[in-house]
Amino acid sequence: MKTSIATVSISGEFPEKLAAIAAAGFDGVEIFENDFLAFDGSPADVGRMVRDHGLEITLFQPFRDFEGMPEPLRSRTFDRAERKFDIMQQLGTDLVLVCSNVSPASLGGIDRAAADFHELGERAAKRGLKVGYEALAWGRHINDHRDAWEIVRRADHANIGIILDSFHTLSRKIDINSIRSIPKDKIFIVQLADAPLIDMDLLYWSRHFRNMPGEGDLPVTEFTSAIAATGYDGYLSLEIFNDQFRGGSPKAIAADGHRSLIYLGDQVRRSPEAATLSVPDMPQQAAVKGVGFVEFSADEKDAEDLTTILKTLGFRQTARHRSKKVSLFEQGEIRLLVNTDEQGFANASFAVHGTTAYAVALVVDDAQKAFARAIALGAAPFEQVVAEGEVRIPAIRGVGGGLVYLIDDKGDLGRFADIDFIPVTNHGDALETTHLLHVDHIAQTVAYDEMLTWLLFYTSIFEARKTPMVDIIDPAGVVRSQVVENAEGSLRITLNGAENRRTLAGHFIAEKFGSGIQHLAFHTDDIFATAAALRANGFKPLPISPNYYGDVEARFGLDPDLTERLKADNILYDRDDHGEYFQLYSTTFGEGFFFEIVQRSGYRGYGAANAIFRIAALKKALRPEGVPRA
Ligand SMILES: O=C(O)c1ccc(O)c(O)c1
Ligand SMILES: [Mg+2]
Repeated sequence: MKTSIATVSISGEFPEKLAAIAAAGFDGVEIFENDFLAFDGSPADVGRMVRDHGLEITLFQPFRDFEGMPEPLRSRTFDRAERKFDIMQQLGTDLVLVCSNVSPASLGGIDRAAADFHELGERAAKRGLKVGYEALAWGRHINDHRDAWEIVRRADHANIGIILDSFHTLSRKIDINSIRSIPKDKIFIVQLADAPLIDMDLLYWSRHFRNMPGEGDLPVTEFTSAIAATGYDGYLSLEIFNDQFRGGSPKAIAADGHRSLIYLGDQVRRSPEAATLSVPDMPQQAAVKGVGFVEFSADEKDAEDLTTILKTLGFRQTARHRSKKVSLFEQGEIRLLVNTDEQGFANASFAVHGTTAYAVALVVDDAQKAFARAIALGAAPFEQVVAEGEVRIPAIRGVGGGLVYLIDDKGDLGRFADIDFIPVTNHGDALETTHLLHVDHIAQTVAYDEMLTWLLFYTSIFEARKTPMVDIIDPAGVVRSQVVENAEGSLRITLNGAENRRTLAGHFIAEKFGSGIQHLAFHTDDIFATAAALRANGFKPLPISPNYYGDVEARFGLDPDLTERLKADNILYDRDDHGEYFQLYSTTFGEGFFFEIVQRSGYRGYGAANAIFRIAALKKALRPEGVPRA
């Protein structure tokens, strides 16, 4: 499998695009005519630049409104084609993409189009060039790859083939089995794009909302498997028209694109019919069994405040690190580390972001395999020196430059806490347990335009799916929320995308100089017992507006006694077809970090309907005068 991407997919000036595409590891690039026209080098210069980056030009595109034209337009399109052939030869590429005609002047008829392509094939052959025909989903006469294939078949010319583009086929829900019978030599190249399912005009959807395979909702893996079933093992080329990507970071978008293709190739390789696809071998997606620990970086002063909160939450310090200033707090299966060491990555993170939960350890089946997969998918490895005799835990860089540690229950990794830590036996100042059992979810706040990056990061490395996006209404704007979770519920990461800095999420990013974990939710089996213990411990819950309770009682037809108990303990309530959900929040710590305690009995969501109430309350608690207006 060779990877390519169209220049139109990436933002920036032409040289910047090429540099980003090469750095991300692509083998080839489709030259979009407009990118080339806007650049003032000659076609030969462009060809040289591309090759200097170690890239191959996979094709030149698009050539529009060619087939089925009546005279005198027909002669003119052939003249136009000859001009494009000149450019292609100077660029140094042998393939041009002809997309199906959208002109009102064009005439229908499979045979007429086939005859035009036959003649174009003759002209291309004279120059050693090839022509690929692609059915646009909105083509005037041809808008289905099955018809495009029939035209190519009847054109019956070695230099004429078909170009399949996942968007055009999948957006119109065309049966992908029709691809399997196309001879692989007649598939000149395959273009790939995903897209979120949105009900809109096909052209508008295609030109503005395409995204990387795996980032949207289309069955791109099945499409690619059908291609692989033909024996095709040529270029898979991304062609992504996306408004957000056009304004994004060229490097980040190119890296996401490359990751999406490697991930796709790996999934396709695992389908039995697609054995021909040559894809680098890597371990399968890592099954996550739970959260091993969450680590905070802090200075001494913040660590003291944080420790106080942890104690009122019922955690007790069970150990301290052998060689670093790190304390381990535990309750149920939950492990929290507070790192105040003046050296190492935690300290560097503190210097930039202040006190944050900068690292998460995920417990997987096999940490070394999970690490190998992450690296194969382009994740950045993290390493720092560990003292003699201490455990080296594999880690990669995650959201906001933080860390994702990978641990399993094998060997030293499974015993790292016993090896690296010394037990603390004196719990004289420990408060009452609050019956917290495990981490329910980890909420990460990112800039809105980073959301797809992190969704792809998690879903490609780990066995997890993404839920549909929901809007969280903040009094100062909308925050988009999407969840990465596995079927067992042992991995739940909510990603909140902030569009402006006046929202609670946006404020957090602005004040912390970047994305990160904004809250941790712990699970209890008995929210009222937890609330009572928290009260006894002097924990400060987030005060919820009394108006909320009248509404929730009416909405769900709650027993007034239950409503009273909820109100007394500032507990929020939600319900779905599968069960009930209780939520209780802390006030904010620092610039907007907080804890949540949930009881979920079958319930599948995250309390999105309650978000507006708790965000309003959190903002009030954050600063008496509210979050400053930016
Ligand atoms: O939107 C378009 O016009 C367009 C052009 C060329 C393509 O390959 C394509 O998929 C779409
Ligand atoms: Mg296309």
